[in-house]
Amino acid sequence: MSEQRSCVIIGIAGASASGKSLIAQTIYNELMAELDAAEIGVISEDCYYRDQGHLTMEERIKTNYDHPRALDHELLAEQLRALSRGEAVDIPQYSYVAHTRTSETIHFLPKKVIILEGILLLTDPLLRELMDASIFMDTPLDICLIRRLQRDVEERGRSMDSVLQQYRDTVRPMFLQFIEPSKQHADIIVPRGGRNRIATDMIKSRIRHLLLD
Ligand SMILES: Nc1ncnc2c1ncn2[C@@H]1O[C@H](COP(=O)(O)OP(=O)(O)O)[C@@H](O)[C@H]1O
Ligand SMILES: Nc1ccn([C@@H]2O[C@H](COP(=O)(O)O)[C@@H](O)[C@H]2O)c(=O)n1
Repeated sequence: MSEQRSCVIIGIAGASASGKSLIAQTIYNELMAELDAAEIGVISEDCYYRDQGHLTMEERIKTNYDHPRALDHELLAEQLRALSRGEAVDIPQYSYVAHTRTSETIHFLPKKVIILEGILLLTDPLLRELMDASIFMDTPLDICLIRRLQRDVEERGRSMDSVLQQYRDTVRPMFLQFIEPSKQHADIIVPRGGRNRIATDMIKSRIRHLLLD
């Protein structure tokens, strides 16, 4: 039997650079105008990458970050359950440059609406069980690669060669093995990425509807 929920949890999954953060941020900004700002929040699955402080940089670079075992979904599920019970949590913070958690955490207060975004969210039955609605960003992989290349070089301290090698070795194979098949669990499949206006409006309507339940 599922626990009683005091908040609406929306899960947004899809390939890396498919537009998950963009659509999550757009929904957040637009609903914030209707709800109290303190009543809605975004949580990124990336915060739950496992700590690798005990590994050398050489070892960290070899980690497969696109395999479900790289993420602490148990902690994410535990924190979502706590938020649903009305309890605050301390969310770990992650550095893509150091490939490990930072010493900081963010104190996150309970909200009416939580938008959760991340590549592997829909692969995990524990997390799917906690979601009130699930979305899959179905952006073509070549577009995702172009956007990831640009973003990782500009924002995540990577070289073009390292992004392409990681893409060939793990990002694309893991997408095909885990992420793409998880699309079957989505309630809504969003084509064309994070600027799909009709999809964004539909998700907002669903959230409003869930809030009235
Ligand atoms: N529809 C779009 N048009 C142009 N750029 C986009 C679009 N969607 C996302 N981007 C850009 O692509 C990059 C990856 O998008 P992001 O939302 O961070 O992806 P994800 O969270 O799925 O990894 C970002 O730099 C973002 O600004
Ligand atoms: N140290 C790390 C941790 C993760 N990644 C990559 O991040 C991608 C997921 O984040 P998005 O914002 O792109 O959804 C995932 O594909 C990992 O490969 C990394 O490169 N280094």
